[in-house]
Amino acid sequence: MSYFPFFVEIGQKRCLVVGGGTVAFRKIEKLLPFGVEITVVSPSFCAEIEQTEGICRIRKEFQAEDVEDMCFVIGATDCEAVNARIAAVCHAKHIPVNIVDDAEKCSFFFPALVKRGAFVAGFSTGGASPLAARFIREQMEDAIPTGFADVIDVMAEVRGRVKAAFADSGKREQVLRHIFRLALEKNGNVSQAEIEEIIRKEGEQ
Ligand SMILES: C[C@@]1(CC(=O)O)C2=NC(=C\c3[nH]c(c(CCC(=O)O)c3CC(=O)O)Cc3[nH]c(c(CC(=O)O)c3CCC(=O)O)/C=C3\N/C(=C\2)[C@@H](CCC(=O)O)[C@]3(C)CC(=O)O)/[C@H]1CCC(=O)O
Ligand SMILES: NC(=O)c1ccc[n+]([C@@H]2O[C@H](COP(=O)([O-])OP(=O)(O)OC[C@H]3O[C@@H](n4cnc5c(N)ncnc54)[C@H](O)[C@@H]3O)[C@@H](O)[C@H]2O)c1
Repeated sequence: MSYFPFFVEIGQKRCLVVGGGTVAFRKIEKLLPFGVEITVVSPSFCAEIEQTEGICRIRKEFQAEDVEDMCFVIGATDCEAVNARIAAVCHAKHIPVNIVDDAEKCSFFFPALVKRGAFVAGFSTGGASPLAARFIREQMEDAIPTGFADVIDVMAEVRGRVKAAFADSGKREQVLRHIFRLALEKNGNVSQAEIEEIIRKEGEQ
């Protein structure tokens, strides 16, 4: 079964992670760059979670009321029964839930993730083989051009200007392609003067 990759805004949303082990940490590490507010509930925490700044740690066993006001929940304990209970509580309340020891109880999966600034790619096998998803992610890490986060920043910055300067959509695309090629060549180190020059020359053609 394949799953659709919605790209969802989770900044400032509340997320509950149940369990304080290494798998929980791997999920937390993935989420933090996206600005989510994380609460971890567990009787014990691994050293990495203990040392992670900007998350809320609550040292106790999971209780159903912990999911109140949570936007999504991750069940990452080593106890199948506890994970099953987390899934049941969340399904009953229509809260999206990820259960790390049981793909069938998940309403969403974590992808193998590549992030370069605003550019994000996620790879999934629909739970068939996380190992295979990781393999492809590792290949893609190497395939992404150096400075790609800066390239994306350049494009974000010029997009509005190009839209305002060129009424014709075909021409706009041509100008954006031109700037993109230059930004890629220069690993994102493009000056305002170089951009102005492209816009001016394209405007004359
Ligand atoms: C992609 C990645 C993202 C991440 O974790 O953030 C991820 N698992 C990763 C690694 C990994 N996980 C496991 C191994 C051992 C080898 C193997 O089993 O293949 C390895 C390999 C390794 O460690 O490198 C074991 C495992 N995983 C799950 C189960 C339970 C089950 O299948 O029911 C078990 C058995 C546990 C046991 O035996 O006790 C379940 C899930 N793991 C998923 C995601 C979701 C489906 C993703 C998809 O395929 O679409 C899903 C369904 C739920 C979820 O966790 O979201 C991350 C790679 C990140 C990267 O390197 O980029
Ligand atoms: N999805 C994945 O990618 C993936 C990968 C490998 C393993 N796993 C599975 O993930 C699970 C967790 O693995 P781990 O290595 O992090 O285990 P771990 O033993 O390091 O951590 C488990 C944590 O759960 C906590 N816990 C136990 N009972 C609890 C309760 N009632 N309430 C709150 N917290 C509780 C423990 O205190 C501990 O902090 C295992 O079941 C493993 O099979 C999933």
